[in-house]
Order: sequence, then C-alpha cells, then structure tokens
Amino acid sequence: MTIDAIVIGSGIGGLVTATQLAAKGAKVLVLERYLIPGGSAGYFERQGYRFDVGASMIFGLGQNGTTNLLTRALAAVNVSQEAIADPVQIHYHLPQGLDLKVHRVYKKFLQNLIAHFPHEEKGIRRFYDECQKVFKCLNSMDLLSLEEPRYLLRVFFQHPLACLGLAKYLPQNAGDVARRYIEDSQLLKFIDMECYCWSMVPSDMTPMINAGMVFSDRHYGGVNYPKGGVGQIAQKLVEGLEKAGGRIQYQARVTKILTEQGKAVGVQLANGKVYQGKRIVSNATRWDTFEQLLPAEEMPHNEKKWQQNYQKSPSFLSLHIGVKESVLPAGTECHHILLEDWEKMTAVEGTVFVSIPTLLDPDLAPSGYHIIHVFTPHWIDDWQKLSPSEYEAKKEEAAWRIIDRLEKIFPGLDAGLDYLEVGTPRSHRRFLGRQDGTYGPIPRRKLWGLLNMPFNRTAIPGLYCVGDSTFPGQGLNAVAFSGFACAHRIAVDLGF
Ligand SMILES: NC(=O)c1ccc[n+]([C@@H]2O[C@H](COP(=O)([O-])OP(=O)(O)OC[C@H]3O[C@@H](n4cnc5c(N)ncnc54)[C@H](O)[C@@H]3O)[C@@H](O)[C@H]2O)c1
Ligand SMILES: CC(C)=CCC/C(C)=C/C=C/C(C)=C/C=C/C(C)=C/C=C/C=C(C)/C=C/C=C(C)/C=C/C=C(\C)CCC=C(C)C
Repeated sequence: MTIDAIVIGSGIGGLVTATQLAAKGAKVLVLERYLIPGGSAGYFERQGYRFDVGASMIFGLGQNGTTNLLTRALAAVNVSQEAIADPVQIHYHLPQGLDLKVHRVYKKFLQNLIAHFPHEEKGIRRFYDECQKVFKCLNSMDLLSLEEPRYLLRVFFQHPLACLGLAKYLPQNAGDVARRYIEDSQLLKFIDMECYCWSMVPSDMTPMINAGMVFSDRHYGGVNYPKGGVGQIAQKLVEGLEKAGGRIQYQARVTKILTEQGKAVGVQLANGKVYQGKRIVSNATRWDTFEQLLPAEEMPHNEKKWQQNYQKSPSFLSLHIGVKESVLPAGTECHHILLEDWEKMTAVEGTVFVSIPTLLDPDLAPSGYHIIHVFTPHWIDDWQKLSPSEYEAKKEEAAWRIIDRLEKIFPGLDAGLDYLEVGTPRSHRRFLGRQDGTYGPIPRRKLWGLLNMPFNRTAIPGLYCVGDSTFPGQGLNAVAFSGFACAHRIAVDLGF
C-alpha cells in the first residue's frame, strides 16, 4: 500500500492532521513513540486516579461557531466527546489582594474586574471588547490553510470585513492594545498574567489574535472538561482515525526523516524499520525536527532565522496529587493561579497553576478523594547532572515548597495527602519527546504578533510541521487549527 501521509507523533496537532486526511480518503499512518496517543494531552493512571499529563484547561470543545475545532475534528471522523462546562475559567489569587474569578458569563467577569478597578471601567470594557472583535472575525469563517491561495480568496469574498479585521490584528500584540485603553499599572500587570498563564510571555509579547481567541472563547464556547479526562480526546480521535481507514502504531519512535535529492520521502524508526510516504508530517517540535530527525548541520536558512526569533519556553515542575475531599473548601473552582509577588511572575516557581478536574468529573479519583494537578515553570538546566539520589531529593524539596504555598488556598493540604507524584523537565522531555521538556516556542523579544510564526510547509519539499511550533502556537485548540490547516494544504497538494 502506498502511504499518502506519515505523521510523526500523535499529539492533538498530529491526530487532527491524520483524521482530517483520513476523512478525505487519504492513506495515513501515525507513528507514536509512546504507549498511548495524546502527547501533552495524554494521561496516566495510579492507584485509582487518572491524571492528565499536561493540558487541562480545554478550549475548542464548544458547540457553536467555527472556532470549536476539537468538536469539529472529532465530528469529522464520526466520533464525539461529552464535555462538562466549567463555570469559572480561572480563580486568580494575585498580589495585593487581587482575588478574582473569571466567570464564564462575560458580564459577570467584567463586573468582577471592574469592582477591583472602578476607575478603569471604560478601559477594561474597551480592551476586552476589542478582543471580542478579533474573535468574531475568526468565529465567522471556515478555518483552513492560510497557505492555500484559493481558500484565502474564497474566505475573502465571503467575509471581506472579517479578513481585513484579522489582517489588521495579525502583527499586533495584546499588551499594546491594552495600553491604548488602560493606565493603572496593577491592572496592566493583571493583563500580563492573563496572557502569561497560557502564552508564557507577558502581554506585550502575546499575539493579539491568540489573546482575542482565549479572552473571548472562554465566554462563548467556554472552557469545557472532557468527561473521562483530557486523554479521551486523543483516544476518540484515534478511534475515528481507524474507522476512517487510517492506522496508528505505538512504540514507534522515528529517529530519522529520510530525504532523496532534498525531498522528504520517508522515515526510519529506532528499530531500523523504514516507511515511505508521499508526504511526511512532523508533530515533534521544530527543534526536534530540524536538529534530531534531520541533520542539524543542514538546517534550512529559514529555520535558523526562526530560532533567532523564538526560543524554547521553560518546562514545568508538575505535582500530581490525590487528596481527601475535606481539603477543598465548599465552592472551590477547578482552575487556580497563585502568585504572591508581581516581580516573580515569569520566574522559576513564580506562578503556580492548579487544576482540580475531579470537581467537574468525580470519576477520575476514588470516591471521597480529589485530584490536584499543580505545575510551575522550571528549566531543564537545573535538573541535569544530578545523581539519582540528588534528583529524588531535589524533587521532594521542590514539591514541598509548592505544597507549603498552596496551604494558603487549601489549608490542610499536607495533612490530607493521599498520593503524590512529581514530574520535572526531565520527565516532560522523556515522556513527551519534547526537547528540554519545553512547553513550546516563545518570542525571544517583542515580535510583530503572529507574523513570524511559520505555517505548515517547510523549506524541505514533502515535509510539513504541525503542532505548537507552527502558527498560531501553543494550546490544544491552536494545535487543532494547525492540524486542520496542515491537512488542508496536504490534501490540495495531493489532489484529494
Ligand atoms: N490547555 C492546557 O492546559 C495545556 C497544558 C499543557 C500543554 N498544552 C498544549 O498542548 C499542546 C501540544 O500539542 P502538540 O500537538 O503540538 O504536541 P505534543 O507534544 O502534545 O505531541 C507530540 C507527540 O509526538 C510524539 N513524538 C515526538 N517525537 C516523536 C518521534 N521522534 N517519533 C514518534 N513520536 C514522536 C510524542 O510522544 C507526542 O505524543 C501544546 O501546544 C500545549 O500548549 C495545553
Ligand atoms: C485575505 C486577507 C486579506 C487576510 C487573511 C487574514 C486571515 C484570514 C487570517 C486568519 C487567521 C486565523 C485563521 C487565525 C487563527 C487563529 C487561531 C485558531 C488561534 C487559536 C488560538 C488558541 C490559543 C492561543 C489557545 C491557547 C490556550 C492555552 C495555551 C491554554 C493553556 C492553558 C494552560 C497552560 C493552563 C493554565 C492554567 C491553569 C491550570 C490554572
């Protein structure tokens, strides 16, 4: 059988590409190095708990509009996923008593924020309303490959104003828009945090298109938790892929992308096995793709340039905790962000992210217990060159520092602990196959919004990239977009 497309990696980016192509009748093979699909959106089970490995705040599972890309990707291969609506996106616990909930209902969120900054009411409304404008443009059109001129022409004729709106926002960053309307320095810091907690950079480096998506979709499609855990999304996509005639192989680590006369024609696995395909798609990060799977010394010029603009974000220290339900005060929300000092927002162990999925889906833990998933930025360099005992001791110390801080929100956490497993940047590197365990690319300095983010084609004919090192960057819904776009471009290239 001739394979039309080989997809390296079954992260959500890779799986959306694969399912979209299979749904169009292409012969697709997905090669995944790990035991299960999902990558950062995977899961693992211990002592009756089902933990999400990374992604936990899920956009794109809504029912309406065109930006619900996870729902759409599942539907395209005749599968679906029950989603549980989260009434509050984040409960922020920030310096200077800035305690605030981002309610799913837009009006309630604005009321909460304006109550803290009444003097900035007008600026707050103008900034977030402008984010809604970006979203309305996106949410009115089919989202496909911006590298396909006929699609661009079609959407432009169908939605000229929306396209011009998006073209205007593509080079902008959220912080510049916020500063047009808002002066209060604490409020601007809050907006930095609103961006940092998903883009890993402050607002002046966060693309406005992405901010428009996140700050609006949370009030439109909403944040929804997949029943059965985040890992279900990938499991369902694989089910749909196989129903549509596609194949996936696990424990199939690609070590080389094979080229002939400069064109990508196949891949080689760690066990020596070779597969040939008409098109090769890499869902590995750009660093892994162009430094490991292809010879680093032959890196195309535009990839070197990309690396001058973008660097690897830090990885995370993650705590997967099981606790007695008595630890959680009544009315506790699912997602929390904790920071005690604005100066430390982007520092190692500065911001602490918390997700308690069992508040929405109790079946993920034994009865009477909850899961608390905690993560905070850490660099791999701090975890290298340690003996096994030094590594264990360092993990333990770091975990208890974080648990101590969390006692402020969840008094009795320490006493109520039932299970604790600590992941480090090394665990992220090992289990997700991401160089240095990075969460994804971040700008090295202020760039022009999304203008420098590459689409799916690469300088190597026949090779495409998908996932968070392609336009529009990190986030499950963002990589789902990248998957739709990649599959669209390949389908056109192959004449499907
Ligand atoms: N919403 C949240 O709370 C949250 C939290 C963390 C991460 N995320 C998002 O999840 C996104 C990740 O999606 P993605 O699709 O870009 O990638 P991914 O890293 O999730 O998936 C890549 C997959 O490729 C596999 N792989 C890598 N190298 C391979 C090789 N050589 N051979 C075979 N398989 C290989 C990995 O095992 C993994 O399954 C990130 O962008 C991140 O933003 C979201
Ligand atoms: C023709 C002309 C003239 C023009 C053209 C223009 C156009 C058409 C354009 C277009 C564009 C587009 C389509 C775009 C798109 C975009 C998109 C889709 C985007 C998306 C995005 C998304 C995102 C960003 C998301 C994200 C999310 C995330 C990352 C999340 C995360 C989270 C986390 C980390 C969690 C934390 C927290 C806690 C736990 C608390």
